[in-house]
Amino acid sequence: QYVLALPGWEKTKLTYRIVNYTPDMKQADVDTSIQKAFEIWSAVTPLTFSRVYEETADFYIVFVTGAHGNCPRRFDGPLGVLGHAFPPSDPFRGNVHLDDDENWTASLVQFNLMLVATHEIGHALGLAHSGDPRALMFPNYKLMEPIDFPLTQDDIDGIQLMGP
Ligand SMILES: O=C1CC=C(NS(=O)(=O)c2ccc(-c3ccccc3)cc2)CC1=O
Ligand SMILES: [Ca+2]
Ligand SMILES: [Zn+2]
Repeated sequence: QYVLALPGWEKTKLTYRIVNYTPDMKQADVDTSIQKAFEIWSAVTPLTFSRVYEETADFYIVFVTGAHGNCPRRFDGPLGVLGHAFPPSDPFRGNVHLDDDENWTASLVQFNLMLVATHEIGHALGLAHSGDPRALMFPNYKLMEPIDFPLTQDDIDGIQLMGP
């Protein structure tokens, strides 16, 4: 299993793979949403994320429903939980699963894929939920303003605290 030694960031060049696509969106919109979600975190850390195809990657973006593969967690149909991700300490580290029973969009119509993906990637980088209702890592989905830069100082402090 790929060692993702993230805390302290001995490894800063990270890779991600989009394993499959949701039928809700154009594939190009999924690619852009995921790319933007990683860019948001690389803007506030020394981390860089590059996309790989058909190879081992640090992060896997997967659209699944209900019980899926050998994942220890399952999804719950439309609404409820929108996604889940595993922290670097977890054997499933790097997995970012999105519930394909949701309606995914690249717009302000819920649920905006980029926003949810940024939140889940925050978890995959090791961030826990925030108590700050304005924070991206807050446990309840809401449309953030500005949508292209949804991080708050709380989120930035959280991820930078994990740095060297
Ligand atoms: O580990 C968990 C368990 C439950 C979760 N609930 S969720 O999937 O409905 C979810 C909630 C809020 C967000 C979110 C919060 C702020 C901005 C964007 C998305 C994303 C997913 C999210 C999550 O990451
Ligand atoms: Ca759901
Ligand atoms: Zn899963």
